[in-house]
Amino acid sequence: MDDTAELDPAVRSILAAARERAREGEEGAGGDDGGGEGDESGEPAGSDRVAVDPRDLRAAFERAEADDRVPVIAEVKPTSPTTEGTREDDPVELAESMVAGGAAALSVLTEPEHFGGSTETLDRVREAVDVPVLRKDFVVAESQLDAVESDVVLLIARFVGDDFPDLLAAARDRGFQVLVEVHDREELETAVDAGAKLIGVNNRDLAELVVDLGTFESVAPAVPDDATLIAESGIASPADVRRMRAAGADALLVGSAIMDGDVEANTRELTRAETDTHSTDDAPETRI
Ligand SMILES: O=P(O)(O)OC[C@@H](O)[C@@H](O)c1c[nH]c2ccccc12
Repeated sequence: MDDTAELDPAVRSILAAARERAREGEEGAGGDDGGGEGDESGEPAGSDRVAVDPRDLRAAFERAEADDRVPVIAEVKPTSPTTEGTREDDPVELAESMVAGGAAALSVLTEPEHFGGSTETLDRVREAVDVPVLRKDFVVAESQLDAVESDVVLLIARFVGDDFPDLLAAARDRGFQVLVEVHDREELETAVDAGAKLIGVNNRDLAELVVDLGTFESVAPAVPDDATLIAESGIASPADVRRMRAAGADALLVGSAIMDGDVEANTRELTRAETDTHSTDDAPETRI
């Protein structure tokens, strides 16, 4: 059915956990309300469909551009399989610092077991800021879409496979904007054929968890002009920002380099990469 055997063991474990949560969500929706036991993800068993009135992501990018800021989606990521330790700060404070540093939008991990995220955190962050918020999770089944409201949801082409058109429609029916993540030209073609308009190219290979900014550069030329294109992962310095922009990125998704150190200063340095001639490319705060 899929090729999970080729994935890094951490990613395989993440996917198995996502499928398990999806199954719990479906059982809950099946009538017999189990009371939500084992529900640490915060996904409400038997919940109704969500109906989102989303904050416009493209408009947020345009506002940033008009203000001479590089459009950056800053990611609240307490930990990850490739990060040492967990950042324990209040995610709402981190989110507010990112916005103060000029982030056009935010991304919040809701995956609980491997990224330290939760749907509750996303709710609190979205309440506290007025920029669009992306829900970052491993959505593989429709029931997961009803776990929490967000302005944008992520669908990872590699993991949704043949279910992609149905999941895209299910997400849009609920009002979500959908960011479709791809890693190569084949996945890009599938995404575009299914009508994806917000496309993220992940520089991190989920099979080996290694980052190569050349991934974006090789996939970007094949992205249709009318799509909004986001470079994801591994962007660590103002030079990396300029490199991704030169390759066609409308916006950037940055986690680790912003989470490591002074969140507001890190965000400001990256959002000003095209205007601030003094920005150094080896500031310790922006190194992964
Ligand atoms: O921390 P980084 O290298 O800046 O990466 C951020 C983001 O792109 C990364 O967290 C990510 C990209 N796609 C994902 C899918 C699921 C979980 C996480 C991700």
